[in-house]
Amino acid sequence: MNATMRIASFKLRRSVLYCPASNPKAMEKTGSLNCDAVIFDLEDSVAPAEKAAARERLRAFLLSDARPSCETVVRINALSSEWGADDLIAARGMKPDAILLPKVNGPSDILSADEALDEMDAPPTLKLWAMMETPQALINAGPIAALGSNPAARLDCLIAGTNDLVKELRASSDRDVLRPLLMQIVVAARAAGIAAIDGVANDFRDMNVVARECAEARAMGFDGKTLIHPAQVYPANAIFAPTAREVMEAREIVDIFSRPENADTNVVSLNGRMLERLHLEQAEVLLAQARAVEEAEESEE
Ligand SMILES: CC(C)(COP(=O)(O)OP(=O)(O)OC[C@H]1O[C@@H](n2cnc3c(N)ncnc32)[C@H](O)[C@@H]1OP(=O)(O)O)[C@@H](O)C(=O)NCCC(=O)NCCSC(=O)C[C@H](O)C(=O)O
Ligand SMILES: [Mg+2]
Repeated sequence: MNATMRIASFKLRRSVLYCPASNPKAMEKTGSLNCDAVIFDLEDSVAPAEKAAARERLRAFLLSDARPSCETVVRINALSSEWGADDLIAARGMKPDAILLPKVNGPSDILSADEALDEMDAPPTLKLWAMMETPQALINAGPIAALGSNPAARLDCLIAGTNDLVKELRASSDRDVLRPLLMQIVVAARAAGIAAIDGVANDFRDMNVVARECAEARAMGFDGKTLIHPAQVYPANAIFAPTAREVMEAREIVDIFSRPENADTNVVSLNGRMLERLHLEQAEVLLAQARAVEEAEESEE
């Protein structure tokens, strides 16, 4: 996907907050938060005995005026579980922007959900997101992400599930250990032109942890971070937004390439730095992000 297409389909996903569908108070709270997306969870944050009630509560909530205005995602239970098929039918009726599939192992998990949604006459605008949280998903990251490479496809976003990955791999949750796996998710998502969101910071009272992980995730190429607590929204929004300096530099790059004398030039020099047209594309993407942040901030006022 080229830069122009990326700009056209660009969506802000700096802060993607999980909210358990078993917690009515937290669900109500999502309407007042400035996160870019909320994932209402029917999976791991909901105990088995509460699954059916949580599904009904979520349906009523998302069809009410209390529904948040940001991008809204429903995480269902795995289709192979006893709740998955009912969750998918119910989620389609909740009119979310996307349905998040947990414990994806390979392309067939996405294709099954896609076919089931087609059979339910779900609109093509109803997207699928995939949790990347099993060793098989990491092995199959390229083929999974490739299902989203056509912009009309349902698959739109990969989410790192670092808690499950650590469990499955019997690894340490140290970011040094996770980094190569996280990069694998970014590489797969970027190869297909879809979004990639980092996993959660479990230490939700320590803002230094979430800020450090957001900075690292942004440097790796992630679009944003999944969050578990409202207090994590502000640092994620701030850190995944382009800085004033980055915006200024991007404007300088756009400006230098727009000069008549550079119309047929592929390489220019600016402040002692070589710039190619690929830097112009990067600058245009960054300016699109900055505009999206500005618009989001205006709508918060
Ligand atoms: C972690 C929590 C259990 C902490 O809850 P609590 O002790 O109640 O927090 P606070 O008292 O500080 O809450 C302050 C107010 O904020 C609301 N709140 C809290 N969390 C959320 C939320 N996630 N969304 C919306 N609102 C929230 C409280 O209701 C308070 O409201 P008020 O009193 O009106 O001011 C809790 O934060 C929580 O449950 N977090 C989400 C947990 C979750 O969803 N886990 C599953 C997703 S993570 C995952 O599965 C990762 C992945 O799959 C992997 O494998 O890695
Ligand atoms: Mg998980």
